[in-house]
Parts: sequence; structure tokens; C-alpha cells
Amino acid sequence: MFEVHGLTKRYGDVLAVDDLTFAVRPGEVTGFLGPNGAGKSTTLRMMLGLDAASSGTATIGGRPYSAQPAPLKAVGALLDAGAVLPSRTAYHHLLALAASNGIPRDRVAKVLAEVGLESVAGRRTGTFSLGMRQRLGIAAALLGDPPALVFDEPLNGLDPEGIVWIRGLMRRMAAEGRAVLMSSHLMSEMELTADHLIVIGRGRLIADTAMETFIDTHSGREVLVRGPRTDSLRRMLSPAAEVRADGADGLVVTGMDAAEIGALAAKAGLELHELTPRQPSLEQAFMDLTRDALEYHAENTEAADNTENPQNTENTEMMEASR
Ligand SMILES: Nc1ncnc2c1ncn2[C@@H]1O[C@H](COP(=O)(O)OP(=O)(O)OP(=O)(O)O)[C@@H](O)[C@H]1O
Repeated sequence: MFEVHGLTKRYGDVLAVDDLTFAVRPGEVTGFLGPNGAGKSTTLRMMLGLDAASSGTATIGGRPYSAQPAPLKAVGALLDAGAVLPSRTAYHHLLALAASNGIPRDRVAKVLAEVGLESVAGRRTGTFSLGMRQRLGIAAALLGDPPALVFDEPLNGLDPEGIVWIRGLMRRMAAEGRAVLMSSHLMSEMELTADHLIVIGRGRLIADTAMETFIDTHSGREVLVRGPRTDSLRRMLSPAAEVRADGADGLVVTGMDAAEIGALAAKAGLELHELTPRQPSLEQAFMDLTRDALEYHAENTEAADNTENPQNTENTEMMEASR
């Protein structure tokens, strides 16, 4: 549905997007991830014809955005929720968009109901909260009932109910066969929402893979072990596994599974009080993968404290060349 090929953007000396190639499939929610300044918004703007590419192409359903006869029917997008005339009511904002794209006016009421803004449809958007503006931006994206949707940080400003609603909406849009591309820094939400991930760092593609594969490959599986004799346990497990302390009586072990650790402990006659495989998270996998691509980070962040993950060097293997 979306195809990006060799997409590159230079702003003077800054290479914001560097030879990006990827595709976004229909029927899936694809998460678009990258640290601050990685080039996500620039890529989305080029895909939507809001910025000219220095080189490369971006198409939606085989055509560039500028060649779409009715753009809102081809792709719905929320990039900047603030980009609305403050003096216009929500209803008139959507009505103007519908009129300029040949969309029947009854869609306006439908999308206002869909995003929960019916009761404030007659209010000027200048009086809207950030979350209300986000909902209005989503209504605009849905207006043309398009087969492709792009959302840049759609969760900004949404309350917990709104976040759960967005999750359901994205899943439903994908289940209806649409291609959904969504950027967000909220990893826990992304993990619940996306099927596939495209990760960029410093403008370059660093992963293009299914969510599950991404987490499995980029996050060392950990096992929490507790017992009264952590010193003996540590000696027994390293150097075969990577071991770090967790409180006075615990160890977090990477590189060995719970069964192996349990068997070794039993053989050595070491008492264990806990042996728990820990579910790796998208957040951990993302931080491990993108540590080298961070441009802006504070000192003493958790990312800097994490132990090294030897799998980081295998980033390029994650890219599915066949896609
Ligand atoms: N109009 C512009 N002029 C000059 N540089 C720009 C412009 N727009 C973006 N950049 C630069 O391009 C790079 C990528 O920015 P972009 O906004 O695309 O990143 P991002 O991944 O969306 O970041 P964030 O997660 O912080 O929103 C940054 O170095 C940014 O400073």
C-alpha cells in the first residue's frame, strides 16, 4: 500500500532521511519507531507530499501523493493536530475538508461520532484541549474512508480511555484490510497495537520485521533467580551466562533458560526460592537496538545502564530483504 524506495532528505548539512526503503502492508498496523530526530516525521511528510524528497520515491497505492485525484480518499493522515483554524468549529473544519475532496457531507457527522466529539461539534477548535484536537485530527483522517492511514504520535494528549480507544481503532482499521502506519514513543502501547515494526535511526533503516521477531531477537531473554546462596549461584552460571544482581538474594541471568539454570542448581545442590523467565518487552528491545543511534540522551538513563546485548551487532539481519 505504502512503498518507499531510496527515500532521502537533506536539510543543508543535515541528512535527515538516508536512503530509506520499506513497504507498509494492508491488513496490519505497522509501528514506525526511532529515537528523537531519527527522521520519522520527515519521512511521513515526504510520503504525504508535504516535503519534497532530495531523492527516492514514496507512493500510496502505486501513485505519489501529489498524483492522487482525491487525496483524502486515498490516505488519511494525522501529522500535526494543531494545524486547524482556531476560529472554525470542528464541524465546519471537517465540512470544508469533505467539500474539497468530494466526500459526502454525511461523513462529517459519522466521523465526529466515531471519535467521540459529537457534543462539541459546534465549538471553535481554538478552545479544544490537546486530546480533543488529536481526536479531531483522527476524524479528519477517517473522513474519506481511505484504505491507508498514517498517524504521527496519535496518542499525544489522550487520556487513558482515549489511548485504549486508539488501540481498538487501529486494530479495527487494520482488520478491515487497511494499511495503518503509526509512530509513537509509547512502547507499551506500540507493543499492544502493532503487528509489524519499521525502526529507523539517524535516518537509516535499522529493522523491518514482525513485532514478535523483533522482541525475540533484540532483547536478551532473562531469568530471575532467587536463593540464599547467590555467590555460589553466580560462580556456577558465569561465564556461560551473563549475570547481574537483583537485590540481596537475586540474580538476573541472560543467555541460559530457566530449565538449564534449574538443572545446574539441582546438580550443585543449591537451594532456589524463585526461578522466573521474564517476558522481554518492546521497550527493552528498542532501547538495546537503538542505543548506538541515539542523538539526544540524558546522562544516567536506564538505556546507558543496561548490560551489553551481543545481538545488537546483528541488526541488519533483521531486515527482511524479501519484502
Ligand atoms: N525543516 C527542517 N529544517 C532543518 N532540519 C530539519 C527540518 N525538519 C527536520 N529537520 C532535522 O531532520 C532530522 C529528523 O527530524 P524528524 O523531525 O524527522 O525526526 P523524528 O524522528 O520525527 O523525531 P521526534 O521523535 O523527535 O519527533 C532532525 O535532525 C531535525 O533537526
